[in-house]
Amino acid sequence: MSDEFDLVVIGAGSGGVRAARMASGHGARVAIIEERFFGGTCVNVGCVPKKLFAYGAGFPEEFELAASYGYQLDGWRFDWNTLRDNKTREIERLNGIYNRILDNAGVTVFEGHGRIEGPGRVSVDGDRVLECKHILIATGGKPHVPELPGDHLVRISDDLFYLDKLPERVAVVGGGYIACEFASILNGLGVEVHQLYRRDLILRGFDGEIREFVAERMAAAGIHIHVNTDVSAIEGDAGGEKTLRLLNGDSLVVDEVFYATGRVPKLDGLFAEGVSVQTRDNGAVIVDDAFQTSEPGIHALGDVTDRLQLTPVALAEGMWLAAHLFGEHKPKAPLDYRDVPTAVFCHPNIGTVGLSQEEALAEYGTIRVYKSQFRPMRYTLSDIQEKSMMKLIVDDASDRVVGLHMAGEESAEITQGFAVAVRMGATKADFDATVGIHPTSAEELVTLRDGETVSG
Ligand SMILES: Cc1cc2nc3c(=O)[nH]c(=O)nc-3n(C[C@H](O)[C@H](O)[C@H](O)COP(=O)(O)OP(=O)(O)OC[C@H]3O[C@@H](n4cnc5c(N)ncnc54)[C@H](O)[C@@H]3O)c2cc1C
Ligand SMILES: NC(=O)c1ccc[n+]([C@@H]2O[C@H](COP(=O)([O-])OP(=O)(O)OC[C@H]3O[C@@H](n4cnc5c(N)ncnc54)[C@H](O)[C@@H]3O)[C@@H](O)[C@H]2O)c1
Repeated sequence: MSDEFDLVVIGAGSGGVRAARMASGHGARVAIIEERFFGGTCVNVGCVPKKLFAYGAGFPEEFELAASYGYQLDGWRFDWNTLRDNKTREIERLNGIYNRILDNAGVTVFEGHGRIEGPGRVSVDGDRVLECKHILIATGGKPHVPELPGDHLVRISDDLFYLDKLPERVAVVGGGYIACEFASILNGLGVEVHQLYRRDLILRGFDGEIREFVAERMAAAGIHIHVNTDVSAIEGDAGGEKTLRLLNGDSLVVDEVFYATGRVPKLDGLFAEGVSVQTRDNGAVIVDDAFQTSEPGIHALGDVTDRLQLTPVALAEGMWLAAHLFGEHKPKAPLDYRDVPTAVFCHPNIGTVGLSQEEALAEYGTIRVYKSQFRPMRYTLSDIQEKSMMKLIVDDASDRVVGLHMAGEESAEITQGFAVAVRMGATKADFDATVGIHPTSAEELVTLRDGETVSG
C-alpha cells in the first residue's frame, strides 16, 4: 500500500466521506482517517438516530388517533431498550455501509487519530505518516457545555442515544435545534420535560410568529418551557436525582440534565507542535470561497468551519471541493448558501426556506405576508388539538416569494419541494397559478390569498 496520496481527509463524517468518494471518482489517490465512527455525527449521534427516536415518540399520539378511526387498542406498553437497541443495530448497519462505500470508491481507509505534522504530512495515531498534496480537515464539531458548578453531572446529546434507562424527569437546557428536538422526543416518550431557555422565546433565528406558534404547541403537548431562566449550579449525583439551582432563585429536581447549548469545532490534537491554521474566536477554521485555509494545501469544510451546521451543506461542500481540486469540469462559481432549506424535527416539525418576516422587512422594506393556521384533516375525527401554521413572505416590489415557513405535520417534507421554487425565484403569482393537490396540507401554500402589507 502506498503512503503517498493526492488527498488525505481527516474525519469520515458527512463532509469528509463525500469529498473522499468524489475526489476518488475524479481519479485522485485518496486516503481517509477516522478515529471514532464512520459516517460521523449525522449517522451515529445526530440526524439519523434522532429521526428514528422522533418517529418512536410519535406513536402515543397515533394510538390516540387510531381510536377515533374505530380501532380498539387493548392498551400498550413502551420498552425503551427495544427502541434504543433497534436503533443501534441500524446505526451499526449504516457504519458498515459507509466503510464499504469508501472501499468501493477506491479510498484507502485508516482507523485512528489524524494529526497534521506539517505541509503535506498527516500521521495516523502519531505513527504512520501519509504524504499528500492536499489535506482536508473535516473533523466536525462537539457539544459545548458552559462551565458551572456541577457540570460533571450534565449529559450531552450523544448520551441520549445510549441511555441505560429512560428517566422519569429531565431538564433540557437550550432553545435551539437540539434542545427543541430532544424536548419533543422525550415528551413524546412519556418523560416529564422541563426545557430551560435563557431568553424570552425559543428558536432564535427562525421567523418570529413560527417561534411563538411552536413554543405554544410544544407547551400544549406537555413540555414545561421555562424562559428567561438559566442554571447557576447543579447538585446531586450521577446515578440519582439532580437539583438545578436557577438564577432567579428557584430550583428544579430532575433525574437527568441534558445540555444542548451549541456545538464548537473539533480540533483536539489535530495539529502537531508548530503547525496551525487561522481560526475564529470559537475555534472555527477560517476558509475562503474555495475551502482553502490560511495554509496552502490545507482545506477545511463542514461543521469545523461553523458556517451552516447541516449535513446536506457539508455534503455539498465536499462535492464542490472534490470537483474544484480534481474535477475535469471545475465549478464555475462558489457554493451558494442562499435559500438553504432547513427543518427542526421537534413536535410540531418546522420547515423553512429563505428569509424570516423580520429579515425580509430589513432587506426589502415593504413585504406582503400571507399566513394560515388550520387543523389538519387527519385529526378532525379526534379530540387531538393538532394545528399547522404556514407563512409566505413576499417582496412587495418584485412579487418574489423570499421566505416560506411551516410548522406542523410533514413540514420538512413539504418544504423540501417548495425550496426548489423559492430558489428559482418563484413569484406569488407563480404560486397562485399552481393548481393544488387536494386534499393535502401542502395545497394551502398555493391557495393563500389575503396578504397583509407590512413596511419597515
Ligand atoms: C443531535 C444532532 C442532530 C442533528 N440533526 C441534524 C439533522 O436532522 N439534519 C441535518 O442536516 N443536520 C443535523 N445535525 C448536524 C449534522 O450532524 C452535522 O452538520 C454534520 O454531521 C457535519 O458533518 P461534518 O462532516 O462536518 O462532521 P461530522 O459528521 O461531525 O464528522 C467528523 C468526523 O471526524 C472525526 N474526527 C474528528 N477529529 C478527528 C481526528 N483528529 N482524526 C480522525 N478523525 C477525526 C469524528 O470522529 C467524526 O466522525 C445534527 C447534529 C446533532 C449533534
Ligand atoms: N434538524 C437539524 O437540521 C439539526 C438538528 C440538530 C442540530 N443541528 C445543527 O447542529 C447545531 C447545534 O445544535 P444546538 O441545538 O446545540 O445549537 P443551536 O445554536 O441551535 O442552539 C444553542 C442554544 O443554546 C443556547 N445557549 C448557548 N450558550 C448557552 C449558555 N451558556 N447557557 C444557556 N444557554 C445557552 C442558545 O441560546 C441556543 O438556544 C445547530 O446549529 C444545527 O445547525 C441541526
